[in-house]
Amino acid sequence: MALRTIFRMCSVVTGLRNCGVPRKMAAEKMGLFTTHDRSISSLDDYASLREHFMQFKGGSVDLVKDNETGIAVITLNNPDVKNAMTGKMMADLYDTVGDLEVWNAGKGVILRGSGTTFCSGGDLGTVRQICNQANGIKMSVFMHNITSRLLQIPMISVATIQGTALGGGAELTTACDFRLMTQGARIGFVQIKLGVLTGWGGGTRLTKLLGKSKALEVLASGKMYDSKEAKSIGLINDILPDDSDPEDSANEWLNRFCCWDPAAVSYTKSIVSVAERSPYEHALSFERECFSDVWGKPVHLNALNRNIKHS
Ligand SMILES: CCC(=O)SCCNC(=O)CCNC(=O)[C@H](O)C(C)(C)COP(=O)(O)OP(=O)(O)OC[C@H]1O[C@@H](n2cnc3c(N)ncnc32)[C@H](O)[C@@H]1OP(=O)(O)O
Repeated sequence: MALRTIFRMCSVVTGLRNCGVPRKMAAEKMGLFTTHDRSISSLDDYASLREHFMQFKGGSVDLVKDNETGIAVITLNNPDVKNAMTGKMMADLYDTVGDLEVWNAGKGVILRGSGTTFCSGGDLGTVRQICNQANGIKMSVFMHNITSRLLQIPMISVATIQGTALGGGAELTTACDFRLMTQGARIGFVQIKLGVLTGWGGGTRLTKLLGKSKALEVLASGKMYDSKEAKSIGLINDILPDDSDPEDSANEWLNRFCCWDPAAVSYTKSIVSVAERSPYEHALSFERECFSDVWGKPVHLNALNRNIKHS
């Protein structure tokens, strides 16, 4: 079995979901668990969490995969409440990430909201029903698993932000490699204004993205950023015209990266992903493994025979 397939099955990144290895042990080795997470004690607990959150109904997370382009679109779909995330949508997103992890043709992922907005965070209906510490921990553990796996998936991902990305919605954008924002859109990590914190891992990812000082400013102010300000602090990568179709723009954005051989694309993402969170020697060893799996293979030999000039 090709190394790449094994990586995908083991979720390169998480080693948590589809491997036969004890997932908790793997997760601890990777430093994914905090003290609180220790309440999660067996391999089946994510499945139990999925069942638990399924009961908080409303909305859906829809996945469309294009086997020809290798680009998938995830849509957060709860338009009556600005695509707020119900428990059921969290469970759907868990399933969606699992589906993508074993999609061999996959090269790119677009995360978007239905209609003209991105996501207004946690659905307040769900939030009211789980508003105690035990349930908060459950949600956090579940969403940490989902967002970490989404970020580390061996495909290049982009969130397209229209309308508003608020609270948990802003956190979800940090589970993608890139963020695009329409000119009139706004993004805000407003949790502090509600007396809560980033429960879906957005604080940690934002700090990796922006560095300590800027991340602290964004999180501790609870400020809403327009597209220009968001670009100036490095929170987003590009601004799209308001009249553009964000999905088309995201496809165009991804096509620059997803036009290459699927193995090269997914290994490139995995190399960067592992390098970001591993000691240097470990990352080099991983990079070597990936390299050895493509070197001298038909795609490489064909390219050599074409005598390509890089102008
Ligand atoms: C996990 C931690 C977190 O996510 S903390 C953040 C939680 N989210 C919030 O507090 C969102 C509060 N909502 C807002 O600020 C505004 O509704 C935003 C999203 C800016 C949209 O404003 P605007 O375009 O004027 O629409 P609107 O207020 O009329 O909203 C339409 C209907 O949607 C609802 N809605 C909105 N957000 C949520 C949400 N997170 N959960 C549940 N419902 C939500 C609004 O209440 C409104 O409903 P209705 O039409 O009044 O029945």
